[in-house]
Amino acid sequence: MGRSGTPPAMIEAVDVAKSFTLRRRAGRGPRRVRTTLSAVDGVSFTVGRGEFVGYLGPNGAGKSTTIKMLTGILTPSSGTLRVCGMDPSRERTALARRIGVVFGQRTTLWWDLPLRDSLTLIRRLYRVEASAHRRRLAELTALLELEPFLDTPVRQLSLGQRMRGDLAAALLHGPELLVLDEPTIGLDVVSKATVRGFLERLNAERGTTILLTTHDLGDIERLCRRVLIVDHGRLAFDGDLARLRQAVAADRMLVVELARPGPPVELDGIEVVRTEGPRQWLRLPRAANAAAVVAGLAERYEISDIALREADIEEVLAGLYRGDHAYTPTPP
Ligand SMILES: Nc1ncnc2c1ncn2[C@@H]1O[C@H](COP(=O)(O)OP(=O)(O)OP(=O)(O)O)[C@@H](O)[C@H]1O
Repeated sequence: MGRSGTPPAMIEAVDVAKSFTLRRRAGRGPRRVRTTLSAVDGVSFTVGRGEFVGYLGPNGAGKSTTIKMLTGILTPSSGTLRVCGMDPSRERTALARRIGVVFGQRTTLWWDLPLRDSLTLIRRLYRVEASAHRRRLAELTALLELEPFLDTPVRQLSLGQRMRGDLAAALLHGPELLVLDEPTIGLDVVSKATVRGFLERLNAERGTTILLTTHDLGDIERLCRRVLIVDHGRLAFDGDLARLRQAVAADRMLVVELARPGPPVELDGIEVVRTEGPRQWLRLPRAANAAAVVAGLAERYEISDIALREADIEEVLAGLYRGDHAYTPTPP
């Protein structure tokens, strides 16, 4: 507990930056010039105990670099970072006992060993007491349905099985914080559902704090109560999905079914983005009054059906990443 009686934050990032020095050949000669690439450019956020947070952003935004700093693999160029109250790069070993990390593109398991043996080695690495290990392994085996392939060498596992194995490996020592870098990448729909269901339960029943990077919209909608969006190394948004829709002032879509097919309808302030027989899709700016637009249409056209649709999260993020929307960055 902190002095005020509130539990300390699991993650506290204040103005964290990371830049890389690149050496490039200047012209044809042997001379090389040094340039600096700012991968993370002054990011501040706090994640409290028990939260489930999505860390999103377009390719190259700085997500993996942030995760590497949170887990102590990289040291920030400036700013301060505390994870479980520790400085990750200075106290990397002590921190490793408190957190679990899964990189979807890489495995921490031993390629040639059966999954069971990898998990036993991990127990020794983390010095988990034998009875606690047995209990957790049984629990994770049941929740992640590992039993059918516990004795299979890791190299023979499917991607979905390997990911479940990696999750078990990251959780065997009972970490308070789980950091995941694209945990559902490449998984089929059934495996994704298993992994998502598991993460949901881990967070809800165990209270494990989870920070997840993903490009998968299903992960975001199903799991993340709060999203942080980074763009060009800076935090562009911090809040829940409903607020994100509002913040980007995403346009709404009016789907109009005319009595018969015809040319695109015409009305001030709206744009027909698609037609399909008698059906037309109209982009409605958020500021527009939907009732007035519907009344205006009904006056001029014979309409048999009409539906108003909020932009889905895919459209919202695509617009945000492309820079279409004027959104207000959330102050730290
Ligand atoms: N070790 C490194 N040396 C030099 N540049 C790096 C290094 N690691 C990352 N970068 C650069 O830093 C920027 C941010 O990369 P990062 O991998 O953090 O992005 P990301 O948001 O995780 O992207 P993606 O969604 O594609 O995984 C990119 O321009 C990348 O090329």
